[in-house]
Amino acid sequence: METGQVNERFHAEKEMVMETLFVIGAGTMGGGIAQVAALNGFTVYLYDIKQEFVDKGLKGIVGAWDKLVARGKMAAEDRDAALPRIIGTLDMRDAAKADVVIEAAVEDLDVKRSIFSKLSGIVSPGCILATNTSSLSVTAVASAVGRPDKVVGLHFFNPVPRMALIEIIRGAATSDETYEAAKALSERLGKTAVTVNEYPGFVVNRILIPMINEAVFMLQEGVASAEGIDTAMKLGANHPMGPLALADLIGLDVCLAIMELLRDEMGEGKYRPAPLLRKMVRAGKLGRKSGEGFFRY
Ligand SMILES: CC(=O)CC(=O)SCCNC(=O)CCNC(=O)[C@H](O)C(C)(C)COP(=O)(O)OP(=O)(O)OC[C@H]1O[C@@H](n2cnc3c(N)ncnc32)[C@H](O)[C@@H]1OP(=O)(O)O
Ligand SMILES: NC(=O)C1=CN([C@@H]2O[C@H](COP(=O)(O)OP(=O)(O)OC[C@H]3O[C@@H](n4cnc5c(N)ncnc54)[C@H](O)[C@@H]3O)[C@@H](O)[C@H]2O)C=CC1
Repeated sequence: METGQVNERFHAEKEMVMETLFVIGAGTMGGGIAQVAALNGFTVYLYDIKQEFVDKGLKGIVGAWDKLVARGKMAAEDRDAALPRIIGTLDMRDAAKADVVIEAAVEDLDVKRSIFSKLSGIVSPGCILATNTSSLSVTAVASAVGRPDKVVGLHFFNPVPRMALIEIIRGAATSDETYEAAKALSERLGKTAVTVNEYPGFVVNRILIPMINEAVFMLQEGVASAEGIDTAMKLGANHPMGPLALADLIGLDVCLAIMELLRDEMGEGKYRPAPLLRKMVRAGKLGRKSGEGFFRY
């Protein structure tokens, strides 16, 4: 065998095999990530803590695909081929079968660290551990596992099937191999990856969420109505959605968590969450996922 062939084979063998994903959290983002992964040929375990949450996530995927097929935006055979690749589960031990775990549970560092600590004792030695956190320190999440070199931030955008970006965030211990695997996975999922150094809010959320927070302050101050603020930004800045409708799509609880992280980690009052945002979250008005936020759904 020629040297070149040997190198090629070695390189091919070095390329990490990625066929099975384990997605933690069957909510807004976990459901979207599972959709994109299954459509790109991956087997996807979709895990949550209650059967009703798993069922809701699976139902959301079928509903989104049925709508797209009805609109002629997806071939029925693509839907029918992808659906069996998504397996709902309540058993975290299924993560032992995964090449990559993508965590998309609640934006709470303690919850994420506890999940990663449990995963540590389950996953195979080569498994990549990715967190879809909006803003939390990947280094802090990674410090919960024995192999922090395998942990990376893989930050998708909402709605996942429609947004091209993935922010790849390296924690202090993320290895080059893990980073390269994250990049290869992003490409396999048809996304464009931007590499971000770990800093509060990364890139998009450091800019976008304070803008949304400012819109909430304006609503609170009576500058304009919710419809007025959103119409102004759609027509005046050509945004595809107004900031308050976008907050409803993201989840007001997620927006608040990001603002609190920015305030605490940047240490500047300019990131303080609007009191109205906190009041809405306390009232359970979380946006689309609760049926009501700044608008009703
Ligand atoms: C918080 C974080 O950590 C990071 C983040 O994600 S920040 C948020 C980033 N995302 C954005 O900024 C999204 C901005 N909005 C858009 O790009 C567009 O409005 C959109 C892609 C969501 C929809 O595009 P569109 O072609 O104009 O609309 P259309 O395809 O007709 O869909 C319209 C509806 O479906 C929703 N939608 C579209 N595709 C969807 C999908 N695949 N899954 C779920 N909802 C979807 C839209 O929100 C909208 O809802 P309503 O019909 O109830 O109004
Ligand atoms: N909503 C958005 O626009 C975006 C959110 N994110 C991030 O993705 C993560 C998930 O956000 P969403 O999907 O919006 O939240 P969500 O509230 O829609 O879903 C979170 C899911 O996590 C589950 N969960 C809670 N505790 C858990 C645990 N211990 N183990 C496993 N699952 C658990 C919940 O049951 C729920 O189904 C958060 O870290 C968020 O910051 C990232 C990009 C965009």
